[in-house]
Amino acid sequence: MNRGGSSASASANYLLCTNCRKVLRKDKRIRMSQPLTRGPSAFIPEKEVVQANTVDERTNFLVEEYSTSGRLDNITQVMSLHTQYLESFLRSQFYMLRMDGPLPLPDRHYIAIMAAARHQCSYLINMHVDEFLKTGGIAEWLNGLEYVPQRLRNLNEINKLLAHRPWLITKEHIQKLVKTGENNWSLPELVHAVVLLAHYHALASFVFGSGINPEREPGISNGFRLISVNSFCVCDLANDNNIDNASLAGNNFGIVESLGELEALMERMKRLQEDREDGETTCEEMTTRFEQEKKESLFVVPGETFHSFPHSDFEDDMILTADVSRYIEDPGFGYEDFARRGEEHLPTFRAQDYTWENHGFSLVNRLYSDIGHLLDEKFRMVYNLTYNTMATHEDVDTTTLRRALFNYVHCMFGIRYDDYDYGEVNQLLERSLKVYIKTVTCYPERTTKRMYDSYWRQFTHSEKVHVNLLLMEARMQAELLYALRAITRHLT
Ligand SMILES: CC(C)C[C@H](N)C(=O)O
Repeated sequence: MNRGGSSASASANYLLCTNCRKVLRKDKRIRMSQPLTRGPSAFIPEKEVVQANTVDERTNFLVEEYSTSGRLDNITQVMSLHTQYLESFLRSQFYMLRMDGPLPLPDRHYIAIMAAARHQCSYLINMHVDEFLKTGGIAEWLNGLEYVPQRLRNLNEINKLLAHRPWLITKEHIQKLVKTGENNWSLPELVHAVVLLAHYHALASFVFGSGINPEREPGISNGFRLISVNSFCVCDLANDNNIDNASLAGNNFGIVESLGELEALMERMKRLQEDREDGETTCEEMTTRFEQEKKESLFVVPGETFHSFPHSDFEDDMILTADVSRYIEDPGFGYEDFARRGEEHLPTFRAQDYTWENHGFSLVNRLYSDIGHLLDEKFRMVYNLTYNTMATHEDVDTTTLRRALFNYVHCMFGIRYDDYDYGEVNQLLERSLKVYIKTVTCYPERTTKRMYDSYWRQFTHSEKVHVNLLLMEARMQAELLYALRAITRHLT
């Protein structure tokens, strides 16, 4: 109670680390921490990314063709570890930002800023502040939501729900946006906005999940750039204090043991594949397994320490978001475990009733031509992407593992595939990996290097980036499914 007063007065001058909540800087102009590694990512040694880039002509070509900024930014560099995917990603991003479409160019960038602000992602905010100005946006809008037209401001609610609890989006939200007299949104405009919001929420997951460093060159933002709050504090270097140690305890072993782990994981994958061929599990059993996994995801807590801050007490988040919060309202609103909603128990989203392939895709495509194809291509690409490797092993069928990653994300959003056995998630994803997945997907701003390092110690960085691509796209698809279902309901 009393803490409120002192924290509030402190909030003007202090900024806390997203991870350990230590004070990072006292003055807005001074950055106290340096990124842990130079290069595009704080998690990946520079030479691993750079080596890949220099041999890759294709990446350079793609940047020339599809990059909006015209340069090889840090996201692109890290993603270029997976060139095939990078192409789908850049093409769809270029389409939603630059090609003919329902929304004016500067508005698209402003919407990207609003989306990134939900996760305090200063990297993306800075990037789109530059682009907003370059495409003729009105500088005054960068003072915050109060300075933008009401119509744009009205997106705040759907931005918030989409980012943190998309299952709450109803056709009433859609109705409100399309039927508010002079400030109304046409459906094509709304679909364009929703696609942008989902894309940038998901991209924020990628940025934090891969430890993307701030860009080196200054932009053109005329003082509207934010000091990077998503840089990494020294706490990440220490092996202590910051994360729920119990969550990671199962994985705190040496290299030798983790080698054994890799073999054990591969053994489990093989067994699951064989079982699938002969065993039939009953429908009830399958339902139970989903419910169980959904419930258990509740106890996968990214950094218990954060939860020791009472939920009603948001000063700490306020301090953190001081610069960023002008682009959003209700900064304290966050992910709430789907499974926790006990009594009111929201029905599970049965993926069969509203699939991307049969429903989402055609609706999107109808209202905002061609984006459906581009997104579809990207989802397929990431879902099927494989090199048939597991760390140093080759010729491995990794389908079960990749599917478990994708479906676990959907499970945390309450989406269930009734032909999928969620027992597989439990057998294949160890606890430290679940902590990482949940953090990156639901609270990306809390991701730490230690979380990134603590799972799959034998795997390459490129494989961990691959994991991030799966998480990002699964999240984007989950958001779209909920939003598009609400639009369909509004239409029928
Ligand atoms: C995420 C990784 C397990 C993917 C694996 N290296 C593959 O090529 O399929």
